[in-house]
Amino acid sequence: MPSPAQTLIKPVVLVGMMGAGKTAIGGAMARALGVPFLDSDEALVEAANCSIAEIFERDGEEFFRARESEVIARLLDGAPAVLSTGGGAYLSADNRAMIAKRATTVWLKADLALLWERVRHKTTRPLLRTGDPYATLKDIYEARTPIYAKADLAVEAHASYSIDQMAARVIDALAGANLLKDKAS
Ligand SMILES: Nc1ncnc2c1ncn2[C@@H]1O[C@H](COP(=O)(O)OP(=O)(O)O)[C@@H](O)[C@H]1O
Ligand SMILES: O=C(O)C1=C[C@@H](OP(=O)(O)O)[C@@H](O)[C@H](O)C1
Ligand SMILES: [Mg+2]
Repeated sequence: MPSPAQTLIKPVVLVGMMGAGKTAIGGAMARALGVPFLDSDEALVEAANCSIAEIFERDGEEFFRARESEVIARLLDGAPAVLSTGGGAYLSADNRAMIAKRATTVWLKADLALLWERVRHKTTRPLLRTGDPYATLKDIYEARTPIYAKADLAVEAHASYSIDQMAARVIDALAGANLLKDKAS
């Protein structure tokens, strides 16, 4: 995608369901804006030297959530960047308060059918390792939707939008909310 003449005035945190595209779109946004791309899952995997699924299996979800909060706090400490969170990070009121102090939050809002299409063939998401992963995804989707709605901005994802088109839509939403500045300044 073309690089806009503008960049971030403060960090942007992408939130939303697994499969919404936080990791993929966050990377494309960061490239376009000329800022670092950070991903809390990737940082956790690097620190633990094992996969998210292995952390869940070995240490449990509670341990994962505690490390996830620490990592997000650390990653928000630097210069403005795009930070993609794991889908469960925004559920914690403490995390929401910490993020709200430092960043703008954008909810990547995808419908259940699109999410299912994206995650159904992947085995990397431990929460979906159940007897009926579609029913689990639906339950999580319904429980979390009102919480994601607390984000500052929401951008709808559709199957027809490419990763770069979605990145451009999020950047447009940030520009519309006066959250960008000229790259030169
Ligand atoms: N238009 C699109 N927007 C976002 N992700 C897409 C798109 N098309 C395909 N994908 C793929 O969907 C999958 C889910 O995206 P991912 O970035 O891992 O989501 P999340 O981090 O929100 O769980 C990835 O494999 C990504 O490459
Ligand atoms: O929704 C969740 O609770 C989770 C989402 C995953 O990240 P993505 O949303 O990037 O898939 C990962 O953090 C972990 O499997 C838990
Ligand atoms: Mg991700």
